[in-house]
Amino acid sequence: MAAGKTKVGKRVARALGVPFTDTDKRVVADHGPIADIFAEHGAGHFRRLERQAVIDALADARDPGGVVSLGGGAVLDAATRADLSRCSVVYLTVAASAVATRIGGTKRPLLAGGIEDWQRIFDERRPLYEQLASIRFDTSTRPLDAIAADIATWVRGTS
Ligand SMILES: Nc1ncnc2c1ncn2[C@@H]1O[C@H](COP(=O)(O)OP(=O)(O)O)[C@@H](O)[C@H]1O
Ligand SMILES: O=C(O)C1=C[C@@H](OP(=O)(O)O)[C@@H](O)[C@H](O)C1
Ligand SMILES: [Mg+2]
Repeated sequence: MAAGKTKVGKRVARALGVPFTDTDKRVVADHGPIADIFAEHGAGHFRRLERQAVIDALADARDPGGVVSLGGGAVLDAATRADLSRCSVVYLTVAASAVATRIGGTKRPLLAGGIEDWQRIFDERRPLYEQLASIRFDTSTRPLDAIAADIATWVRGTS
């Protein structure tokens, strides 16, 4: 959460001239605000909706190619991890010191406790992120456009 997946992903897609999908935005478009889904139906229900959004987004992006930004917890789903093992996965990292300003006023239901929640959740998931990453870029200090340009250069080099 707050690593820049949504913002950077959109810019990478623009740089590459390919479609962009954010799985959270798909869930919201179909089912309403994420905070409401968590509050009314629970985390498990959100994860099921998120899984379907991932399936749809990856199918759309398969041919002729596209950029998909996932929610930070999408990797908790084993089937999603299996899907991602067949994709080019860019892992965006961010230092805790940079996160604090990014999550002020956040609507993310899992960050109600602020940076301490962020750190705990990141520590729990970190092995999954590292296992799935094809490459990693840090977003802590550089502008969004510069990070996106570096990722687009990497993508071009892989195809
Ligand atoms: N490299 C960056 N520099 C400054 N602010 C950033 C950077 N990357 C992300 N942000 C800010 O952090 C917040 C979270 O970004 P977002 O793309 O929603 O992250 P994610 O999708 O990983 O949760 C946004 O307000 C965004 O503008
Ligand atoms: O890490 C998580 O469990 C979540 C991350 C959020 O997406 P971002 O990582 O894009 O903030 C969003 O899917 C939801 O609030 C849950
Ligand atoms: Mg996002």
